[in-house]
Amino acid sequence: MATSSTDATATIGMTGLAVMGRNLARNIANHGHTIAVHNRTTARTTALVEEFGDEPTEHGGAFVATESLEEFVAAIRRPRAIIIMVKAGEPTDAVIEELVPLLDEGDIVVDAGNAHFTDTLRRQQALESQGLHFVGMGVSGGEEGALKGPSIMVGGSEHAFEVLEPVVMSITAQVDGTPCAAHVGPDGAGHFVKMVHNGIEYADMQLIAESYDLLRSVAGLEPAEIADVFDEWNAGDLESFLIEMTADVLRHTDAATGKPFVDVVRDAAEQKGTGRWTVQSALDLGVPITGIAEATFARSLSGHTAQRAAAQKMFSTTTEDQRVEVDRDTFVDQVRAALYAAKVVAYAQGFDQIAAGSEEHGWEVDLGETATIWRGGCIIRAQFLDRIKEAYASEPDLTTLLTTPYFVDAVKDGVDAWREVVATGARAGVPTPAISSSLAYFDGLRRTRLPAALIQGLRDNFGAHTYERTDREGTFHTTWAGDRTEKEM
Ligand SMILES: NC(=O)C1=CN([C@@H]2O[C@H](COP(=O)(O)OP(=O)(O)OC[C@H]3O[C@@H](n4cnc5c(N)ncnc54)[C@H](OP(=O)(O)O)[C@@H]3O)[C@@H](O)[C@H]2O)C=CC1
Ligand SMILES: O=C(CO)[C@H](O)[C@H](O)COP(=O)(O)O
Repeated sequence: MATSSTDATATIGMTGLAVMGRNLARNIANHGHTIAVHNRTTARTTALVEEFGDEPTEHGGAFVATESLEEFVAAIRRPRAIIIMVKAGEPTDAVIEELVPLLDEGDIVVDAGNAHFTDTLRRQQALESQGLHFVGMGVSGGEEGALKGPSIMVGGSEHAFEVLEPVVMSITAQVDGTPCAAHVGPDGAGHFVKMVHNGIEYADMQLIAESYDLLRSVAGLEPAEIADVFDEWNAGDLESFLIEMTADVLRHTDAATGKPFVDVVRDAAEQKGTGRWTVQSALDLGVPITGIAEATFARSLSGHTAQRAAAQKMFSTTTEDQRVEVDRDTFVDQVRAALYAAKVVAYAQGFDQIAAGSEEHGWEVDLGETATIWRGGCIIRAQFLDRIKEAYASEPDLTTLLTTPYFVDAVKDGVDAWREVVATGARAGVPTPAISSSLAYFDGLRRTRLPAALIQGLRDNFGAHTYERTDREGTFHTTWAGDRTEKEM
């Protein structure tokens, strides 16, 4: 077995060996590194080494299995680099609290879980004051990505990144010879970028789910037929991990009932928090990420069982109610165009949020590099990210992705279909919150005049909140309750 005694032989350590930690540890060991492994419940450590202990030896790596945190820390060469891969939130704080007294000045603690970036800022300050380095490292790719090559978003000091770089670059995914990992910025930058990645993941999945619902409910396609449609889409501009996986899930049959798998799963989507955090942060930053927000609220709505049951009783619909006379092939193509255009909007909004967060915190996140490292390894990996990478390469200070030539053409080509799909969904009573809110966002951006002028008038009327004029500088108030003269404030 590729284990050794607990002298300081390991170049790195991993505590937290559940789904992600165990595969990330295997990935590290399989790339020739000796890694000390630890888990609160020792059974996970034992299982990892029993099952995969021989795997790293082929590559020159090894696991050093440890039971206690003391033993774990002692097994790692100084200055130590320790990755924590446990449940986000209080469990991460609990591990840090136990770990820190065992460490020495200059050691590097890496939180690779899905931490909230404000927790990362807090932890970084606390550990720095104790002479330790703290790195918030976003990792995406799920169970398989962790093993075969995830996308990695590192936030921390230059020094900490330099120490971690050989391991990080050896285990990450590669696209066209370019690693899907980068030092995205200091302190909370890595977890912020990972949070927005997950927000986009929510939007991507909601857009896919709405497209499936339209094809099934409006056009009457069966899940296996929709799987074929997604396979076709995956051969074009929409090529991505999630589109490919959608075909796989839709084609799957439940062994117990013989029904399509998608028909036996309870229709309430869960969430661990990263989508909600993305929306909360966007509200604080004032960035309209409508696609991500609608996707997050759609998950909440799906779980509101009591309200859904009450509404179903009062306003019931039948399968027939939702059928609209459409030409099947035309509709499939319209839904594809709507999905693509709405996806462009969701990504444009996500990148806007990263730009705003980076500005707010002084992180200097490189948006082109962000697109580059999301091209492989992560859940939102997609051919389309090449276009985003190119857009930022030709114009690093781009105001919005929507105005780059490639996306302008895509949106112009698809906009009629997009409107038709939203209108058809509305007529049929099939909800399309993400597809339709993206269209509203697009229309909102391109309008010369928005009704926001009326809102300003109302605010000034009821609360003397003042307004600006289109024809001259200054701040004004109309004496609505008096003689209606206008005063310059
Ligand atoms: N699953 C995924 O696809 C992805 C997950 N992530 C993030 O990676 C991290 C790990 O995720 P995942 O592998 O799914 O595992 P979980 O989020 O389910 O966490 C389980 C791990 O946390 C440990 N743990 C929980 N509470 C404590 C505690 N108080 N003290 C010490 N250890 C504790 C568990 O130890 P024990 O065995 O003793 O219970 C176990 O090792 C999370 O932050 C998650 O958000 C990131 C990307 C993708
Ligand atoms: O981080 C991830 C991938 O990058 C996880 O898959 C993500 O946390 C899943 O989130 P949720 O449970 O909220 O759908």
